[in-house]
Amino acid sequence: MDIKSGHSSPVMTDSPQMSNPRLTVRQSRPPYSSSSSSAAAATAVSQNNNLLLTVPRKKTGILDDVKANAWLDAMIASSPTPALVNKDNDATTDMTYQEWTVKYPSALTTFEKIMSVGKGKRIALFLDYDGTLSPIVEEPDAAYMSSDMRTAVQNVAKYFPTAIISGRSRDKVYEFVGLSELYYAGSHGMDIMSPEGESLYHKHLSRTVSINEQGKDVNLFQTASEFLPMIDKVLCSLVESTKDIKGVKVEDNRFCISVHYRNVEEKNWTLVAQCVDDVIKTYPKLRLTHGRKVLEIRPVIDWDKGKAVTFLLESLGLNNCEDVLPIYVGDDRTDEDAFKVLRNGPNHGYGVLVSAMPKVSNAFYSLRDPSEVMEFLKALVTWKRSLG
Ligand SMILES: O=P(O)(O)OC[C@H]1O[C@H](O[C@H]2O[C@H](CO)[C@@H](O)[C@H](O)[C@H]2O)[C@H](O)[C@@H](O)[C@@H]1O
Repeated sequence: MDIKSGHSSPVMTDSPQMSNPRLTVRQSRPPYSSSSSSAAAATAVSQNNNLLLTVPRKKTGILDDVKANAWLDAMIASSPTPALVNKDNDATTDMTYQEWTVKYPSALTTFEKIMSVGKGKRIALFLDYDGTLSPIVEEPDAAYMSSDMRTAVQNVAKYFPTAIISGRSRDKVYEFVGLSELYYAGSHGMDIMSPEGESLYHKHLSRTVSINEQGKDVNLFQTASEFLPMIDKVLCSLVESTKDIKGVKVEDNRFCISVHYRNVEEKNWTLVAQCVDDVIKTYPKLRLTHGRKVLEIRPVIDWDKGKAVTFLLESLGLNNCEDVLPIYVGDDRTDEDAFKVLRNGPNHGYGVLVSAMPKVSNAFYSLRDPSEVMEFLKALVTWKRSLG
């Protein structure tokens, strides 16, 4: 949900280094800031179960009721905890899931049908990272992908151009995946990098910059560079304003910021929302979206994962082609922008939603979890090899 613009998400729940070093090297600030539970903060919070009262009215301005409710609803709905999923995973829930798969069939059970469309076409593969290639875990910096998953991605990339599209910073997601043959789009697509030796091209914008980092030639396409100073300031403010909320983690995603509340007691979520609102309301050029137990702050520019997919298809010479089948696999609200582009745009393709819970989506197909994603990637390789 886009709080600032009032747009609502279609998803029901969850939820040039050479000339400018900032383009590739900005590691001076740590990627995360975690709060410590100082005694004073703990006292302040525990004394105030009504969290709206914990914030001095004069300085901060209170979230109005409507906005507070909307934020809280979205925060509560964002990705049920594993415990909740397990608790509810009874026959009724399974039945509901089965019914849901009538509308969003499993990409595994309908694999042959999908590939009958893919036959004779060039397939381009787009993969989200968190919740798709790696399971959702409590600590964002521990969201490693398994070596089996890495092998599956490596194999599929031998046959199909493959891109990782993530809300994380490009550097971080590259660090997790570690495959130089892929395209990477970090910061929700605002920071795109080609594999070594490949170029990036955009007919409207000439922001492609060649860099030479540690002897490697790569190309970057960055749509939000002018926002970096603002993002830096907002990051500092958010770190400061949330430092006393136990469990909060503010993550530097370079062109965007994630404020994680997964490890914050639910009674303190309003306080998190309040801190974020207090900071970003003075920045009309920033907007807020909801992810899986995370508030994501990013520039208001008309760029998202869907635009990144279109850009990459264009770069690859695969846009508006009848003989191309783009497939995007993702689990989160921000992936819906890409699903929408593949469903409605000229680059017809298939979105595959990764979810163990029924959700409204613009995807065509579904997979339950990252293990099914791995099976799907392996099936793609087997299918391609079978064609000879
Ligand atoms: O676009 P994605 O690659 O899916 O990134 C979206 C966010 O993913 C990460 O947060 C999520 O995964 C964490 C690890 O499993 C989990 O702890 C957190 O609750 C989830 O929201 C990442 O840390 C965020 O910065 C990304 O925006």
